[in-house]
This record gives sequence, C-alpha cells and structure tokens, in this order.
Amino acid sequence: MIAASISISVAITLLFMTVLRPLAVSVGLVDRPGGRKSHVGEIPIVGGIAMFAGIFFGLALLPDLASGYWYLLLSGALLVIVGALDDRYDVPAEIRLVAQTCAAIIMVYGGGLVVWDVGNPLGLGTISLGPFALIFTILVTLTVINAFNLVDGVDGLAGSMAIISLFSIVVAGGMAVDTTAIASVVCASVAGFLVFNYPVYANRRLRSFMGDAGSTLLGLIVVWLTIRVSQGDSRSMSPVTGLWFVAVPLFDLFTCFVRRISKGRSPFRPGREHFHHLLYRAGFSVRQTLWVLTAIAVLYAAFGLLGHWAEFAESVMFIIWLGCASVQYLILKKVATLFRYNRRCSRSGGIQTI
Ligand SMILES: CC(=O)N[C@H]1[C@@H](OP(=O)(O)OP(=O)(O)OC/C=C(/C)CC/C=C(/C)CC/C=C(/C)CC/C=C(/C)CC/C=C(/C)CC/C=C(/C)CC/C=C(/C)CC/C=C(/C)CC/C=C(\C)CC/C=C(\C)CCC=C(C)C)O[C@H](CO)[C@@H](O)[C@@H]1O
Ligand SMILES: O=c1ccn([C@@H]2O[C@H](COP(=O)(O)O)[C@@H](O)[C@H]2O)c(=O)[nH]1
Ligand SMILES: [Mg+2]
Repeated sequence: MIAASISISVAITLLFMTVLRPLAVSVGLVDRPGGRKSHVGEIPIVGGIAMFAGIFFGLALLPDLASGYWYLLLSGALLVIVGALDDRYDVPAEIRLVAQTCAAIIMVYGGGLVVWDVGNPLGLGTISLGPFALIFTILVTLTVINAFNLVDGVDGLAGSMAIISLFSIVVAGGMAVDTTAIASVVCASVAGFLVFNYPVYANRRLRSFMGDAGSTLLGLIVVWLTIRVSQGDSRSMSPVTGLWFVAVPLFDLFTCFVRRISKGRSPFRPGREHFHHLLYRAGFSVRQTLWVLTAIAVLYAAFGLLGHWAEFAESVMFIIWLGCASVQYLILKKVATLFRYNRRCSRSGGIQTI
C-alpha cells in the first residue's frame, strides 16, 4: 500500500505541476528577476501547491493513517495558502508569522506533539522544559519552518535539504511504520517537483519554483517528524541528533541572523548573504553551489547518524554541532571578505584571487 501512496504522490505532483504552470503565468503567480533575485526569466511558483496536492492524495491513500496526521495536512494547508498568497501578493511578515504560529499550535493540540525536553545537550542530565515546553515548541517550529524558507534560494536546494532530513529521520527513527510512510510520500512528491526544479539542462524550459508555499510546508513536515521521533515514550532518537539533520538550513538562519544584527540591520530583512548566495557570487555555478551544500548536508546527517548508532554522548554531539555552526560562520565571513576584495580588484583591473 505504501508503494501505491508513493506512486500517487509523485504522479499527482507531476500532474499538478504540468497543469498549474500555464495557469500560474496567467494569474501572475510568477517570480520576476530583478533586485535580490538571482534567476533569469519569469518562473512559475507552483511547486508548493503541487507538492501539497501530491502529499494530500498520497497520505489519504494510506490505510490506518493516525488521526494526528490529518492535522499535519491541515496545518500544511494553512502554510501553503498563506505562502501562495505571499508568493503572489507579498503578505506582511507579521501575518505570515501568525499563520506559522497557528500551524505550530495545530501541531501541538491536533498532532499531540510537544518538545517536553531537549535531551541532555549539556551533559548535566535531561533538560525538561516544564512550563516552557509550549513556547519552546512554537519557537523551534517557527525556526525550522523559516530555515527552510531562507535556504530556498537556488534551484534544487530546499528540495534536496528536505529529502536529506526526511531520509535521516526515518533511518534514525528505526524505520517506524508511520514515519517511514509519511516521509516516503513526502520525498516522492519532492522528487516530482525536482523534475521541474533541479538545475539540469533538460528541464530549463520547465523550470519552476516551490515558493514560500513549498519551503514552509517542507519545514513544517521536517520539524513535525523530528519531534515525533525525538519525544514521548516511543522516542527513538535524541533531539540533538535532530539538529544534525537540519544543520545546513539552521546554520544558514543563525549565521544570517548574527551577520545582520552585527551590522545593525533587522534580521528579518531579506538579503543576499546566505551561504548559497556567497558561493554563487564567489564564482560557483548554480549546480556547483547546490552540490557543495548538498555534500555538506549529507556529511552532517551522516555524522548525526553515526553519533546516534555509536551512542556518542549527546553533550559531545551538541558541542561539535555548535563548533560546526561557528566554523561554517567563519568560512562564510572569509568567503564574503574574499568576494569583496575580488570585486574591488576587478573594478581596479587587478588580479582576481577567487
Ligand atoms: C528574511 C530573510 O532572510 N529572507 C530570505 C528569504 O526570502 P523570502 O523572500 O523567501 O522570504 P521573506 O524575506 O519574504 O520572509 C521571510 C519569512 C518571514 C516570515 C520573516 C521572518 C523571518 C525569520 C527568519 C523568522 C524566524 C523566526 C524565528 C522565531 C527564529 C528565531 C531565531 C532564533 C535565532 C531563536 C531560536 C530560539 C529557539 C528557542 C529555537 C531553538 C531551535 C533550534 C532548532 C536550535 C537549538 C540550538 C540552540 C543553540 C539553542 C539552545 C540550546 C540548548 C541547550 C537546547 C538544545 C536544543 C536542542 C537540542 C533543540 C531541541 C530540538 C528539538 C527537540 C527538535 C528540533 C527539531 C529540529 C531541529 C528539526 O529567502 C531568500 C532566498 O534565500 C533570501 O534572499 C532572503 O534573505
Ligand atoms: O528553486 C529556486 C528557489 C529560489 N530561487 C531564487 O531565490 C529567490 C527567493 O525565492 P522566494 O520565492 O522569494 O523564497 C527567487 O526569487 C530566486 O531568485 C531560485 O533561483 N531557485
Ligand atoms: Mg522563500
């Protein structure tokens, strides 16, 4: 039955992508180049809606779908609607954050998921969140949802990050039936979308984006399943392990926040200082940028799985995770400096170093 759900998920996503692309052009649901945009031509932003449709029908086919997962579809639908409106009309950030908070609340009360404790990241024993559990759960959910949005800035990246995270969650979660079924259906749908979004020559005329509708949906599903396998009596991995599975999007969010605040700018104001932007501007092609970040994400996920299986101390894994965040931040700063230097050199006709 899972095979049927996977097939339906990918088929419906492909169908919706094909049908919605021309419609999107006629209603103006397209991304136009200019400003901080890095793409060329008008690109339909239909991936989020198409992936949601694929996931909806794929999950609906699953027998015995736990009732909590209908709430995943409900909160996902909320994010897709608000995201699609934002992709078309630019909804104010406050309204989007309210919608994301509502999605998190649906997860808590409908899906029954709360971050009750964060495991033992400091080596002092399990840290229970007590009365702060609800607010922490909402913050974690907003953080991961937005991390996936922020990383969606180059072809294929957000989809690849989601597949890596979901695959790792399933493996660390001991291939639990419900998590495996849901993650497989979602991965199938993302794969269907990537047919239109992965940067290869063959699909250049079909290129489409998932928009905030898609990236926030994927962030929600990833955080939902992570909390599902890392909390409660049936937990099969520690929360710290979960951090390794979303390291690239989280590091991007945190480093952007630090860089923006240190420059006296609002961390919520969009920019072009994300890791993918820096690689791209430093001379990497779109595909090379995607491959570098995918390779880093695979390494982080593999290390998370290694720590999980070898039962490394959570505190050690957490310290190394923080270390990697700092190293990535320093590399980011170095690349930015080199890039500025390079630009100055090329303006004055000097030798380029990168
Ligand atoms: C604005 C921007 O950058 N734009 C981009 C983007 O452009 P686009 O056009 O797409 O988008 P817009 O600009 O239009 O809009 C953007 C969207 C908005 C709505 C605007 C708001 C933007 C945001 C970025 C909002 C983010 C909101 C937040 C609430 C984030 C707050 C961030 C923080 C830094 C606070 C974090 C605090 C927490 C409590 C959360 C902690 C969660 C963690 C996962 C990390 C924990 C790690 C620690 C170091 C914390 C504490 C230590 C401990 C001891 C505890 C240990 C903790 C754990 C072990 C965690 C436990 C975890 C679990 C139990 C489960 C965890 C689950 C998982 C990890 C899965 O994109 C464009 C293209 O790229 C771009 O150009 C543009 O700039
Ligand atoms: O697959 C993708 C996704 C995004 N981009 C570029 O990033 C910006 C930001 O996208 P948002 O929809 O605002 O989140 C987009 O305009 C593109 O320039 C991309 O190239 N490929
Ligand atoms: Mg976005």
